[in-house]
Amino acid sequence: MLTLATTNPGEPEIFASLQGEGASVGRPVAFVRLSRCNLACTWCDTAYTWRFEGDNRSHRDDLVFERSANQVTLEEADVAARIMALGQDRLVITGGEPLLQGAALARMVALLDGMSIEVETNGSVAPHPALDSQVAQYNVSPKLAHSGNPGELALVVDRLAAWARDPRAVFKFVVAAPGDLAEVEALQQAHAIPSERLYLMGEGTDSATLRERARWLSGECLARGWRFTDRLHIHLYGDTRGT
Ligand SMILES: Nc1nc2[nH]cc(C(=O)O)c2c(=O)[nH]1
Ligand code: SF4
Ligand SMILES: [Mg+2]
Repeated sequence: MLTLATTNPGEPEIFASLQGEGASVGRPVAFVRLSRCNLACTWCDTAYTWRFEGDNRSHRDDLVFERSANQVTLEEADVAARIMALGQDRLVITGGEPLLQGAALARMVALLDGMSIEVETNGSVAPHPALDSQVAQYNVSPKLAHSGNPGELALVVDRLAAWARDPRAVFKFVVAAPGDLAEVEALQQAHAIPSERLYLMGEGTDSATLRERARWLSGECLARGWRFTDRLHIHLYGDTRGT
């Protein structure tokens, strides 16, 4: 069984869209969004995957989501059939933190015919081996201090080193202010992250914020040999579920 996020109560968040972030931006893909996260970023744009009644970890919107309306649990075969019905040749698995459900994901992915697999992860959880062998690309987004998570939860040293050694892992650091960059530099140095696999992305859930941050982030990327990624889906659709 897999616990997914919903677009509307009872409707799993499985949809086709263009990949909006990172190394595959612009590619038509299917998405599946899993519920639950082991972290709690104060600016999380998918708090409906984790901030349920009784979870008091802070979030800037202070919204509390009703669990029954925002989670749906389905059989692996049902999830796979809904994904294949979208007719895409690549699947992006996101969340929440999808690697928390690695064993069930491995069973689901094994049912997909001829699709390549991309996983969005916060980088703090090891992939289940049965899933790992089926993944083409990891988009690893380690959470910096401005996310509000305790460093020992968000930045797991051995895990980051393992991602850095894995050529399938592309790092995507969410940045809000120039002061966040010293932390990215320290992580790159500590784990020998190759610059061609290091992207900066502005934190923001509206076009105006992303544009403002893109202006200075682009210069910082140029100066350091790092890459930049926008959030295409925010410009196209705004901050909405199922896009
Ligand atoms: N179009 C689109 N691209 C995305 N790339 C990463 C996403 C995510 O929420 O993890 C995402 C998303 O939600 N939509
Ligand atoms: S790791 Fe991702 S899903 Fe989890 S709280 Fe942070 S931004 Fe949200
Ligand atoms: Mg998102």
